[in-house]
Amino acid sequence: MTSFPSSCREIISTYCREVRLLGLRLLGAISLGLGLEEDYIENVLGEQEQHMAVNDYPRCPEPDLTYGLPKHTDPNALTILLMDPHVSGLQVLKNGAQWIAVDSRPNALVVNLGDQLQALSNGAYKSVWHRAVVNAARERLSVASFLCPCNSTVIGPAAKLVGDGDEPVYRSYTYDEYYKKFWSRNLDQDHCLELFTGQK
Ligand SMILES: O=C(O)CCC(=O)C(=O)O
Ligand SMILES: [Fe+2]
Repeated sequence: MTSFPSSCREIISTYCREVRLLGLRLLGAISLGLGLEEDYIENVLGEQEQHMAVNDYPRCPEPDLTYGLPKHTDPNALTILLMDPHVSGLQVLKNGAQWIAVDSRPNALVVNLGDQLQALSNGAYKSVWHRAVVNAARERLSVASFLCPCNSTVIGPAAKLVGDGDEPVYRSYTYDEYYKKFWSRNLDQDHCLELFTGQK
């Protein structure tokens, strides 16, 4: 950031701060929606990290032969995507079978639930499979802000969401363990959380 012009630095830090506040509000609403205390998820995630990726997808002469980003879920808790207002490219998988284009809309953000919310909610919320396609005519940009648990945080299904006498769908693990496993595999392999079910 230090090499950016100061006006740009200011805009980016304001954006990061605001996106974080929005993310925390959303986590509060998701907690309440699950019947948990409003600050439940925020407390579990601990001192959250925030990462930003600026994705630049150049024009591609043969877009049918490749992806900008292959199919994946996000390993973190919540992702807030600022989309290119002029060029679409994000697709989400519906019912495991159909890719749906998410067209960009002015002044709209896209929010993706990541793997950690699927685990914390004991599978009630699903982390969405998504991918980015490219096109021959226009370059595309997207800015992804990832809210991540801190590395040492222990993640596991909220006890309140596991039925009496039931086993939790996922075992507990540290985010560090999950993150390392996630990046040791190909993005488009089976859902990484499958490796954390039951006592596996
Ligand atoms: O470019 C997009 O629309 C998607 C980006 C994305 O999925 C990611 O950075 O994880
Ligand atoms: Fe993603």
